[in-house]
Amino acid sequence: MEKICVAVRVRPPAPELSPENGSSLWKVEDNRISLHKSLDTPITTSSYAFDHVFDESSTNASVYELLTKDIIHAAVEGFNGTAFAYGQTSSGKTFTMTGSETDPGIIRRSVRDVFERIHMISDREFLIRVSYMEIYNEEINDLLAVENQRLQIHEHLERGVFVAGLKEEIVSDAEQILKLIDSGEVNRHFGETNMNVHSSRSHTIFRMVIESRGKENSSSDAIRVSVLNLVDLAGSERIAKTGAGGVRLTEGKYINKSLMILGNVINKLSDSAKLRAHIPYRDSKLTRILQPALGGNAKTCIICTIAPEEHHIEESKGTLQFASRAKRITNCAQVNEILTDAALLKRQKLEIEELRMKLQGSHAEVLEQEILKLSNQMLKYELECERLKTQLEEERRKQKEQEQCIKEQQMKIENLNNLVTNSDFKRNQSEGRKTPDGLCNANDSSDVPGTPCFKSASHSFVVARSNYSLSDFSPMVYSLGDVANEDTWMKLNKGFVADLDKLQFTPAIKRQPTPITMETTACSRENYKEVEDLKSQVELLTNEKDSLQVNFNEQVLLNNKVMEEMSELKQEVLPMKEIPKRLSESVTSCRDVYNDVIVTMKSLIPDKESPMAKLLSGTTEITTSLLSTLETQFSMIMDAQKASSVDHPLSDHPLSDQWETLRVNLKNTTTFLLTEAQAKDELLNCHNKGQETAALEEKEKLKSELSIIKERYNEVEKELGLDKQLLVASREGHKKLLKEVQFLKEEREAFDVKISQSTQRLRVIANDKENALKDLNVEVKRRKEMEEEIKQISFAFATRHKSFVSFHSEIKSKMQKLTTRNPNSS
Ligand SMILES: Nc1ncnc2c1ncn2[C@@H]1O[C@H](COP(=O)(O)OP(=O)(O)OP(=O)(O)O)[C@@H](O)[C@H]1O
Repeated sequence: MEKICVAVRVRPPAPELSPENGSSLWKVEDNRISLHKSLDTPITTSSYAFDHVFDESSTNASVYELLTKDIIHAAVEGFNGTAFAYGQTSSGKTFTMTGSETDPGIIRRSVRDVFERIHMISDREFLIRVSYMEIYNEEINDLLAVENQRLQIHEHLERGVFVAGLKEEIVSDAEQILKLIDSGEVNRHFGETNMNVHSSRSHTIFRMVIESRGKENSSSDAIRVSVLNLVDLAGSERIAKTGAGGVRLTEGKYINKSLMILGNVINKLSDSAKLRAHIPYRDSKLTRILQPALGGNAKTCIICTIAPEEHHIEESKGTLQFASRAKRITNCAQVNEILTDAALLKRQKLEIEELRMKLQGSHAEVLEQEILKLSNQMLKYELECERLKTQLEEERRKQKEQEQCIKEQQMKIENLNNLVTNSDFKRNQSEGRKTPDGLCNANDSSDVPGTPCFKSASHSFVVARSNYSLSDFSPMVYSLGDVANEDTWMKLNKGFVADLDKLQFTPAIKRQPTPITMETTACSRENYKEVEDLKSQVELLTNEKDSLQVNFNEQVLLNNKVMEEMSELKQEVLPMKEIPKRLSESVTSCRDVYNDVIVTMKSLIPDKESPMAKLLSGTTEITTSLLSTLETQFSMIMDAQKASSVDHPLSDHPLSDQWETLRVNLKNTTTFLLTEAQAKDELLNCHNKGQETAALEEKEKLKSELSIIKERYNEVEKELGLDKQLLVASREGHKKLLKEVQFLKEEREAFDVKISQSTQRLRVIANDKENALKDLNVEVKRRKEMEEEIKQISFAFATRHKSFVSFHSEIKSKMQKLTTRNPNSS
């Protein structure tokens, strides 16, 4: 998708107009044109920007170079192209498109350029066809063949919109075309109006159809066909201005109407795609022919011409608005190719080759990795498959075993049936060898061969049956194992052997298959127990996990609390850190005061060699050094605080001692000075009575100075005392804080350890739980299988029991019969 290229060209002022009126109000700066008032101030609402703006001094050569050249070159490459000039009458459209002898217009320059371009392309051969038509009063006339008038527009699936019957001349060079154009120009409708002595009264379309195909291996290459339209529109005009009447008026109406439709098409196309409804291409012949150039498959440029004169301002503004809208239109140009089958095949082959190259190139590594990943996955699936196969085999084997077991059971049942069937025969045969209870004697070696009887059963199975009474009790299903294969029974019941003696006391479940419960088999009981164990284990683990989770949450909360407390403490510590600074400031001010005091004191002692003066200077030295030490200490503390967030241990500094020494020194000095002053006073009183007045004055002065010093000293002392207290308090607070911080740190570390332990335990528990669940699942599955097996066996036993019971009742009835028949035998 590409936007239509739009340019504006300002015609030079007409020479016949007065210079005043002819001076241009349109100012061109780069690609912007704006309307200026006479005083050279731009009118902001009338400023427009386009792809190119050509001022009055521009030439057709520059217009062609900047605006049209690319489109012409693209047309040679196979793209459709259109260039047209739009503007009011006399604004310079024809001048731009056709040009003059000295400055040929776009059409002539295009023709020459096309051939120059063709000559540069050596691997293709070209066929150029040209046609020249005009739309005059909404009728299409052939300018190359006068007889071709009122031509019709048709639409074809492959050719698109075309003018039927339009003469197309095949040309071989530029000169030939230029001659044809000249001959066409003669047939064109021009007319004289008030505005233009040589006014175009029709829209003209010069068309070049450029066909090309590759020279080598031409059979397999596509044919390119492009259409190049170079259009010189008739200019819009105001009837009042042109002074048209009659034919000119009619022409003007048609011109205006078709230009209005062109404007509508441009308006619609410039709307956003969403708002775009129907584009009225069919409303005029001009828009129909230009359809591919407006929002279709073509590269298009429009040159809008304006007249610079003041009385054309309105028309010029209209033209610029048209140009602005046209700027928003997008086309979708593509190379037009006609592909033969061979060309298609060749192209596809090339595409495949290209894809293969791409595959081998940049994507190779990625693909290799992908393949590796896939083969790994495949391997994994294969292994999984193998595992499943083995599992399946195992299952099958188990199933076979069970089937075998069932078969054996069935055989036993069959044997039992046979036993029942043969019992009569056996009884008849061995009537003389009956046991007292009427049953066959298992130890009798003269037993009829082939009769299963109980002979085959082992002693452990067939136990004392003398008290067995079938009429009252029915044996439990699992107790019927006495007649089954011993091994199978052992296997199925995990070693459980029934004692038939106890069968008598089993509650009767007459002729009903025993329902399967967990208690029916020892095996099931074991499984059940196991499952229950696992369940309780899981429950326990879950409880433990929950309690740990609660613990963990509590610890996290506690930890957060501790962190908060720590940050609060840190906040509290902040103002304490200010104390050394404040103390340092106090020391500085003390030193200042002290210096003042000393200066005053020194002034009171005239004799510099007196012991008092010496004492004073000694004390001063000591005090000054103490004060400087204090200052140094404080600044050190402050530096340490800055360097580290950990509080500097104030307690390590012997500050308080120094404070004390300083205080004592100051006090001594002051007391000494006061005593001296008093002594001096007394001396003055005794020896200088003559100079009483002057001395009194001096004395008063000194006294007041002394009292000031005293006051200041007291203040300093107070301040020092306060500072000392503050220092002690801060030291204690600091110690406390340090302890608390340490404690919190330890607590936090302990919490951290606990948390990590809990997390680990949680992890272990989660694993245990997962494993337990897995075991549980396996167990549940196993249990289900067992239940299924038991069901089958129970069913078999129930059937056998049924037949066994009927067998017994049969025997019993037969025995009764026998007893009745032969009462003496019992
Ligand atoms: N850029 C230019 N340089 C010199 N002269 C120009 C220029 N543009 C136009 N003219 C002159 O202005 C006059 C009107 O120009 P032209 O005929 O090209 O206008 P038009 O827009 O085609 O008018 P119409 O629509 O009436 O055909 C002509 O005499 C032409 O030579």
